[in-house]
Amino acid sequence: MSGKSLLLKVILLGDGGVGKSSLMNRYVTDRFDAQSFHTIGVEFLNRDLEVDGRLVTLQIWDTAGQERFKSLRTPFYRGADCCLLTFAVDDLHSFQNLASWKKEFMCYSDVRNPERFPFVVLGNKVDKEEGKEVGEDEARAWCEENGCCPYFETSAKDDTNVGVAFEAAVREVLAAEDQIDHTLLSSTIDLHGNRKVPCSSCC
Ligand SMILES: Nc1nc2c(ncn2[C@@H]2O[C@H](COP(=O)(O)OP(=O)(O)OP(=O)(O)O)[C@@H](O)[C@H]2O)c(=O)[nH]1
Repeated sequence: MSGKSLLLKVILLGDGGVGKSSLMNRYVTDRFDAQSFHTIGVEFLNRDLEVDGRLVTLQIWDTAGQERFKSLRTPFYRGADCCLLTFAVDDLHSFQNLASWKKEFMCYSDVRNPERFPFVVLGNKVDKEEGKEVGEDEARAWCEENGCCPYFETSAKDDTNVGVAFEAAVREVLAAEDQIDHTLLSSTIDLHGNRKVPCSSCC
């Protein structure tokens, strides 16, 4: 096992209220707050873990899902090693919006190889069995069609699959490791940085 920790940046995207902050807080602090507030801009937390003998510092960036905060969140997409597209299984609209979240990420990130960039999809609030609007098969089919695998049904409330999903994200990054320079995270973020690929049509 290598003694040096690998710094990986993963970013949670998805509609407001689907549970992005709750997933991050569950994973890092093992707490769940039924009365959480909307995120404004972005927040991040770190957690150290070991995956397949590799020491990893996972830097989890939680973004504001509400449309009005778009300009505050998009500058932070750069340097992400993995994107966790999140919806709530009791909210069909949040599932239908996954494609536009993926598009927004690709538009504002600095991904060098779009075909190989790792996405993980989380269908959160699976504890709400009665109000479920998105089935597992339907979600998996979307993931297959859109090259966004693997898929996990999660519950930040019950701690279902939360650790498994973040560890899967790390594995996805490690699998694509030769494509990525993990030392890219800088201490400052250029809010006016030029995107590598001009994006006139989507954002
Ligand atoms: N039942 C249930 N409720 C959840 C779960 N995850 C989050 N919630 C609740 O859903 C609400 C919104 O959760 P947040 O984590 O703030 O959602 P968010 O995606 O970060 O929202 P924005 O910051 O607006 O983008 C809160 O009341 C949470 O307690 C879950 O797994 N199950």
